[in-house]
Amino acid sequence: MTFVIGRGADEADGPVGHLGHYRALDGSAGAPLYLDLNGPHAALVVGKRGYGKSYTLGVLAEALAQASGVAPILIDPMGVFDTLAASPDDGISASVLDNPAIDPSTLDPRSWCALVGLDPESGAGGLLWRAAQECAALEAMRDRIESVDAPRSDVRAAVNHLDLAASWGVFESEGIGETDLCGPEITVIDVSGMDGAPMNAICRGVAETLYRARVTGSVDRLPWLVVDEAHTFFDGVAGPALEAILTRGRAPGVSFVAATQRPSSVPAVGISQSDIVLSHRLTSRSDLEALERARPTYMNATIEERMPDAPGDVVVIDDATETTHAGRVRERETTHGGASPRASDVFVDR
Ligand SMILES: Nc1ncnc2c1ncn2[C@@H]1O[C@H](COP(=O)(O)OP(=O)(O)OP(=O)(O)O)[C@@H](O)[C@H]1O
Repeated sequence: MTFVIGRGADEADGPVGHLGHYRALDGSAGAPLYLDLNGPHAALVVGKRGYGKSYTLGVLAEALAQASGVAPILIDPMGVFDTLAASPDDGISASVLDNPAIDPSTLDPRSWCALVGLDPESGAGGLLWRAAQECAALEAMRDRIESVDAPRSDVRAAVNHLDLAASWGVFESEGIGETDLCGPEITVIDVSGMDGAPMNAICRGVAETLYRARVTGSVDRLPWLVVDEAHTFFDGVAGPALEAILTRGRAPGVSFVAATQRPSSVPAVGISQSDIVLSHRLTSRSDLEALERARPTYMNATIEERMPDAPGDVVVIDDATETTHAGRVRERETTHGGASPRASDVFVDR
């Protein structure tokens, strides 16, 4: 029997992803390291810059694209995952959404208020709440707010906030829907170049769409939402939607993978609810402490003592089997798009 990370001994067989191999004490390669892709999981991938987080997310995305029954969606704030779409011949298929937009009706009234920073209890917030409840398009929401018999200052404030959201250019009635997201190929949502607020609006819309699609049973595949630079989203308006998937995603079958170089910026629930942690090298005291606080009792050494040294090496903490492992992530099948540029690659006279 092959040992699979994230799969308890009494759980059924099903799709797995090839992540790499175990690493022996002398650094030599051991048995292959597989990850369970059959059941829903919450995974956290951490590590300081340059030690392989994005590379590992790419490996995971490749594995998901090759597994049956899952729908991989990757939110890409650095624009480094479009290379996943460059290898159509090896069974890895990906589509890249370069100018993503979401349907305004994807966001519930509470999300609309949070998005533009209006308290739902305030006059302006209440107007926006009702408009979001009753209308599906931005123009209709605007008209609705303006037609209400309310203090002009509240109407003006609500319209101004809505206009601000419209100026981000990320709301369209034909925006990303569940059928765009829940195919077998990797959907890379490239939000690089966007400001924090629109980037967060997209992430919140995608997270809510996936969660709702599974709760209502309108999609069969099990979505895996993979978010790079996750601290950017946990800190923003996408945070509550991501935390909802972390705490309530298991029952409807929505998996979540968060990658960050700053585990200290991930809310405690982001660490405690993750049943799989892949840690590349970390050296900052606050980041080590954040992981250490959630260290499970079955881990008999500190995380710092287990910390790997080389890019691509990881320590794996697996709650399903209550085990920890030293591993090395395999090489990518598609090109890695996140390598740092080097001055020596520039062909100039001097
Ligand atoms: N599993 C691996 N196998 C081979 N090389 C790897 C592996 N993981 C990382 N590397 C090498 O390390 C480099 C840095 O990895 P990566 O770009 O993923 O870093 P990162 O931790 O995401 O950094 P950043 O925070 O800057 O995005 C890669 O360009 C690659 O050359």
